Amino acid sequence: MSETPIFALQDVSFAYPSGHAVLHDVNFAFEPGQQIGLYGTNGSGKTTLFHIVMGLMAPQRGKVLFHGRPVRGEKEFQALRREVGMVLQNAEDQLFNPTVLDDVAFGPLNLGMSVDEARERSLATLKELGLDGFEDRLTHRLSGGEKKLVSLATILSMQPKVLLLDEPTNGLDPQTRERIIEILAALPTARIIISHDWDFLAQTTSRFMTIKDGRLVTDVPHLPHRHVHAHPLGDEPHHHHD
Ligand SMILES: Nc1ncnc2c1ncn2[C@@H]1O[C@H](COP(=O)(O)OP(=O)(O)OP(=O)(O)O)[C@@H](O)[C@H]1O
Repeated sequence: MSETPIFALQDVSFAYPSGHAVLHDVNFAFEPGQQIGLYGTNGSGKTTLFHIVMGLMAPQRGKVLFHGRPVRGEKEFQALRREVGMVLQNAEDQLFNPTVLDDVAFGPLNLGMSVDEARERSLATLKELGLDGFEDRLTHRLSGGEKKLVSLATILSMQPKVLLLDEPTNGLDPQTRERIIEILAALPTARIIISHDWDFLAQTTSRFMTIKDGRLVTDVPHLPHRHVHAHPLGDEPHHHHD
C-alpha cells in the first residue's frame, strides 16, 4: 500500500493565454521520499509543470492535490509552499533583497523564526554551500554561478520536505557543480530535478520521468552509474543476437 502523495496533479491540462497548449491530461502523484529526475526537450513544459504545482499558474482543467485534498486558493498554496520549495531556473527571479543574508533569511523569517534563529540558519546554509563570508555581499553584484548558489540557499534555508529544482547546474563550473552534487547526495529530502545533465541526475535522483508533447511518458529507475555516457532514454542500444 502506498502512502498518500505529498502532492498530485489530476487530469491537468494547461495552455498559455496565447493558446499554446503545453500540458495534456497530466496525472502524477509525488509520494514521500521520491527523488526524480525530470527530463524533456526545451519547451516541453517542465517549468510550466513546476509552476502549476506551486500555484503560480492555474491549469484550465484538472487540479492540484496537496496531501490528498484539492488546493483551491492562495491560502492553501501557501501551505503547500511551506513544504515544497522551488529553486527557479533563473536566479535573478529568486533574489530580490539587497544582501545575500537578507535573501537567505527571508524564507526562515517568513516561517516564523526569530531574527537570530533565521540568521543562524542562513549562515549555516551559506557555509554548507561554500559561501562563507558572502552574507553581506550585494546580490545584484554576484556572478551568475554565485547567484545560482544563493538562490539554492534561499530554499535550503527553509529545510523544505520536497525540493523542486529547475536546472540547478546551469552555468556552474565543474567544482561548484560537484559541490551541489555532494550536498544533494547527502540530503535525504524528496525532490524533482529538471536537468539535461544525465550524470548529475544519476547522482542526485533515483528515477527518471520524461515529458513529451505535454504528457508524462516515462517513469523508470535509472542507471546507477556514476558517469552516464549514453542517453538512458534514447534509442535502444543495438543488441547482437547470435
Ligand atoms: N508566458 C508564456 N506565454 C506563452 N508561452 C509560454 C510562456 N511561457 C512558456 N511558454 C511556452 O510554453 C512552452 C513550455 O515552456 P516551459 O518553460 O514549461 O518549457 P521547459 O520544458 O521548461 O523548457 P526549457 O528546457 O527550455 O527550460 C514553451 O513552448 C514556451 O515557449
